[in-house]
Amino acid sequence: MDTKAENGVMQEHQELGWGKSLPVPSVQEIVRNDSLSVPERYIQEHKDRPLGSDSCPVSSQIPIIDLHLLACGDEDERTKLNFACKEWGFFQTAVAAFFELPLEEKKKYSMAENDLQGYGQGFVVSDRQKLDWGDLIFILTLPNKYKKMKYWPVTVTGFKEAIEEYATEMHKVTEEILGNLSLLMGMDKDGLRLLHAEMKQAMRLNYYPTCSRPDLVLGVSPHSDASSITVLLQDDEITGLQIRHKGGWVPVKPIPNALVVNIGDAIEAWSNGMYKSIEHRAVTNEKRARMSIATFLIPEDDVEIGPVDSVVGTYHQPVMYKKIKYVDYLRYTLSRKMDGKAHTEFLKLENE
Ligand SMILES: O=C(O)CCC(=O)C(=O)O
Ligand SMILES: [Fe+2]
Repeated sequence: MDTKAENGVMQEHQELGWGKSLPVPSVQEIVRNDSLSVPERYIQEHKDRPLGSDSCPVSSQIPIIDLHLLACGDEDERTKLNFACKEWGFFQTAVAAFFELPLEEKKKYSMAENDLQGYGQGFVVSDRQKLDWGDLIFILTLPNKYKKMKYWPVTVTGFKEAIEEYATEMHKVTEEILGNLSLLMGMDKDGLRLLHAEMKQAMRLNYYPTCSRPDLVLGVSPHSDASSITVLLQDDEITGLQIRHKGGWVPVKPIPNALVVNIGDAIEAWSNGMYKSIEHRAVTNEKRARMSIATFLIPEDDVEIGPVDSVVGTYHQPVMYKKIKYVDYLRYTLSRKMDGKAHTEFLKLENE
């Protein structure tokens, strides 16, 4: 536990108690020392390699939603949002110096044992699992009392200010989307916001170095996000993200100044599966390193996630998901290696 002065208030910081990830080498350093070889632990099993027959180039069909129209209450745009969330679970809308620091400097922000915040890698739970070709820094960004400034690279000029400003803007974006999804789920506009109780916001800043064999490795293994919704800001010029759609992998070609928004597991549970969290992964390339910033909206630990009455009642569906405490789900998810959507089975009622 450490004590920090944040906004003039002394606060006690407790470990989140969500879990931990084992320390593994920085991928950036591996590439810097030897840019041609790919260590065995990063080489994916044949079936998991990225250049399989299940890749399909149809990202131009991914719906684009205009947030401004949503905010103006435009019904047609909300209908588009409904389609986007049901058919794709993803849509795109209109927004790096830390990783350039020497390794020794970056290591000052390394994840502590038993913590998931900081510089390192996520979801490393065993010494034998395959590793992702990427480094990251994970931090809680809202509300202020959860920020652990020891993990924020304050030596990078402007980092704190930029992240804080971005966090505030992302908060507005996610609230607007939640409001519209609440209406679509038959609730009042603040329905989903209230279901979150105290909302947390976290960011995962991903850095994927170049790889001499992008056909063998994955930047991020297939997973769905345990958040309620995620907003991804990605490099305008490099396609790395791929989403699962109808059994194939669809690359999400960046649209300049657009954000990618995806439904997370909590909304899948609240909507009784009407909106599914979508499996996604990131691939690497030989030519240029890629960065992305994923902003996760996270419900309070103690809230229950499970189908809301308005969805079950309106659409007369059988209840498919159980009611469980969000933190139990999060701990379960974070204690496993990412494996597509396998972790979401934990949300479902057994006899489907
Ligand atoms: O970098 C990407 O495109 C995906 C990142 C991601 O899925 C995540 O951080 O959860
Ligand atoms: Fe993700």
